Amino acid sequence: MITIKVPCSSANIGPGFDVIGLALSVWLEIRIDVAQSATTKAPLNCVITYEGEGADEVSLSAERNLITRTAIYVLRCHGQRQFPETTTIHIINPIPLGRGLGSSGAAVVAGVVLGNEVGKLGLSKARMLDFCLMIERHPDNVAAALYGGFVGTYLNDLSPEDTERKEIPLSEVLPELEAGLDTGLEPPKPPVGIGHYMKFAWAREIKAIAIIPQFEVPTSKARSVLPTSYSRADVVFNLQRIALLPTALGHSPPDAEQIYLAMQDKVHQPYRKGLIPGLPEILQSVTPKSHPGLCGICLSGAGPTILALATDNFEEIAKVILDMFSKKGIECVWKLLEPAEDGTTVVYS
Ligand SMILES: Nc1ncnc2c1ncn2[C@@H]1O[C@H](COP(=O)(O)OP(=O)(O)O)[C@@H](O)[C@H]1O
Ligand SMILES: N[C@@H](CCOP(=O)(O)O)C(=O)O
Repeated sequence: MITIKVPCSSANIGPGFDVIGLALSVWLEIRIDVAQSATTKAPLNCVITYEGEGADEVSLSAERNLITRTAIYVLRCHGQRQFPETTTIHIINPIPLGRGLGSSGAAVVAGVVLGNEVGKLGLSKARMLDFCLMIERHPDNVAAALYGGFVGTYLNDLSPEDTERKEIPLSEVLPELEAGLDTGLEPPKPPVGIGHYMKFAWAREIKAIAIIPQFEVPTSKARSVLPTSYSRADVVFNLQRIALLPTALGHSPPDAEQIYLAMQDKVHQPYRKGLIPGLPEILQSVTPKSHPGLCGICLSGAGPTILALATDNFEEIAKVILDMFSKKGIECVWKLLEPAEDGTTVVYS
């Protein structure tokens, strides 16, 4: 059996929209067995079972499930049309869907690593990142999930021809999968070196409180409310803070006031407030002064989860935010998480 574990992630951390990612200690796990089966042939030779978050909404069809679809994309780029016969995949997913904790990023990373494993492709992590970026277009979640820890990411300036290749959405990368067909065509391969990452230090005292509202905000919707251009003042505001953020969060002992300031943002959070009742009040009223132990607070990814970074008083801080959401009629759960330094792991047993 092969077991692949991929951590969830919190993207942006305030000013680092589409740049910064933090892998956290909740893991998507997939268990894979490949064995000749006497039963009827499964589509794409793959049988999926699933437990955990999203069990009532995630497709168990290999042509539609994001994990297996991504794996098929990787396999077809290497001349393999389907999974080896018969591949059974059991998915255990504790990452809530559509909450800003990188469930889709983790699923995409799991799919790329799955394709690499069952196809015995021997891809490097850097090449796997290229495949991930063909599917999830912002690098912050997938780089954190693949490499682990607290990362800064960027996309390369590509040639016009490669830019065009990169911009093909997954539905067009594998159109035949939607219809359950196999045209025999090779999908477009990713350009080499689309994206890169760099790992930052993380002060060991800082933990992440995730307050997770019980409703979903699809990332695509949260991206559609963002403007296409920004004022110079807002861009400079974020640049000034993002220049400080990695150093502030890596410094031990942490300076809460500095971190709080370095986590302010004018590029995505203000525009997403319409999707998340109570967001501006929560971000403004929970500060290191009002709540000792707090270092900084932001929307996790595209939301609606709130990420509070703190060194102490975790329960009290969580409770204040739960109460503020509750006043808006929103129920939440909260988790105390730590950076997942190892990123994606593969174990053979
Ligand atoms: N474990 C999984 N298996 C299959 N599909 C998944 C899984 N996790 C997430 N997805 C897909 O990703 C979607 C959520 O993605 P997105 O809106 O980007 O939210 P998130 O912030 O959780 O990444 C789900 O609706 C589902 O289609
Ligand atoms: N930078 C992206 C991150 C989306 O993260 P997710 O966990 O909400 O999918 C964005 O802010 O749109």
